[in-house]
Amino acid sequence: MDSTMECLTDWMTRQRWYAGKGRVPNLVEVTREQWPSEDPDARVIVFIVRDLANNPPSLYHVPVVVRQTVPKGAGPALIGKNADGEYLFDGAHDPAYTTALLRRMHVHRQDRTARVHGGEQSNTSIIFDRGGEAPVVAKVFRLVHAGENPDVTLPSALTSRGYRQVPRMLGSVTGFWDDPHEPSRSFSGHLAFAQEFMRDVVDGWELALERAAAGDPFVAEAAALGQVTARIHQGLAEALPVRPATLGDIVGFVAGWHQRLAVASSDVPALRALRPAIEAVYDRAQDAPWPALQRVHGDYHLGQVLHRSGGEWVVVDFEGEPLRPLDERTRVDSPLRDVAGMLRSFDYVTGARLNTAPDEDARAAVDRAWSRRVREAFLDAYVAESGSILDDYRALLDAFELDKAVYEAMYEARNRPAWLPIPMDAVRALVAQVA
Ligand SMILES: Nc1ncnc2c1ncn2[C@@H]1O[C@H](COP(=O)(O)OP(=O)(O)O)[C@@H](O)[C@H]1O
Ligand SMILES: O=P(O)(O)O[C@H]1O[C@H](CO)[C@@H](O[C@H]2O[C@H](CO)[C@@H](O)[C@H](O)[C@H]2O)[C@H](O)[C@H]1O
Repeated sequence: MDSTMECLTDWMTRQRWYAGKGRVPNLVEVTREQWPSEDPDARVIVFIVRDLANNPPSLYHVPVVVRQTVPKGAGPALIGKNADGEYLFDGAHDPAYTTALLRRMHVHRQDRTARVHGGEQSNTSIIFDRGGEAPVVAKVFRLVHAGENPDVTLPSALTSRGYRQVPRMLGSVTGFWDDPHEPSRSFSGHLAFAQEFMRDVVDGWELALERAAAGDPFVAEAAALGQVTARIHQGLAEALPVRPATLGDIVGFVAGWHQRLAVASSDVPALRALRPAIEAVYDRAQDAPWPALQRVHGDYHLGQVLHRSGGEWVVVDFEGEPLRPLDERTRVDSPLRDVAGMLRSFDYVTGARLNTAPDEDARAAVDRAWSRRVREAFLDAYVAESGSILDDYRALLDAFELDKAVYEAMYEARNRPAWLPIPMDAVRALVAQVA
């Protein structure tokens, strides 16, 4: 293995965005591109590497800055030293790369200060700030897929039509590579994008938890969110393909729910006994009316919506559920998937409060009807704005909610077992309500 890949191997295992947790990467270089650098002491090299430790192998995007010396204060960004004695730095933390990145996207504000977004993230976001000017955020994708990344195409489509319910898109970078297994084809995919960084925002999950704890009904915010959700769906339907759901589509969706349930039931024993009742809800939805299919957000929950100090909501992170294959996430889908996702998120607020209550008195004090009222406000506003008759699609919405709760049970069992009761209670309530 060449010395650059050796350096990256050790360093990648320690990165939050490395998806092969617990495994040692087995890296091969797929492509490298040298970008113009304004710093004469630095070379900016953008690598795409394949991790053979994953099955199927995954592609990672790794921008690196190469220097002869270690600049003062740059130690924490050091990846390692190559066989030529040169130092490799994590591009996201090096001004030579961050400047080149903005230039590449034609965002000519190179004299801004750049800092890496501190939150838990599966990609790397870099925030560019300067005095009173509107800040910019560049999101550097880490896992790379051939084809469009919906996190670029969907907000770009909305921005180009003047929709202000997403941060304004400013530009993107595409990478190109070959695959030795398919020598007759070449591939391309999004590597990064830049958009307006929203200041003075709080994410919907934090806000809802805080408001619920304070006894605030949150119905005005939920109604505003229902309206924004309908506008986003409207915008995506205007800009991108829409078509009626065919019998083949419907059978495909239902098969997908059954498949996800089968996987979840092997992870979560408590789901097994409920499986026949859940399947009955899915089968009922197969014969129910279906609204037209269109592009949707795909992973819609309170953590994906930002509340501005003026009261408006903006929607971020259109990548869809990262565990689903990209080709599924770039197809037309049902807007009810997003509606159901947000309904589950309202239920999570009450669930999280009950789950973290220190004793029985605190549990008894939780207002269990909070989520129901918020849910109604959201749905009423969604219907009013979209004109969609959700009552006609009740059976389908139940099935999408149930599918999301089943997914959540699997997600919680794997990641936060103490939270498993939240989706499990929802699964029981949903099957009981339908029975
Ligand atoms: N344009 C933006 N303005 C302000 N904050 C943002 C913006 N985009 C994302 N964020 C914040 O950064 C967090 C992580 O972004 P996200 O797109 O969800 O990254 P990832 O897909 O890597 O997890 C979001 O939850 C949100 O709080
Ligand atoms: O934000 P991600 O795309 O990584 O989504 C994953 O993690 C979410 C948790 O952060 C998880 O969401 C679940 O918990 C949320 C509260 O923490 C709640 O608001 C969501 O409704 C609930 O689904 C999401 O399912 C998972 O894919």
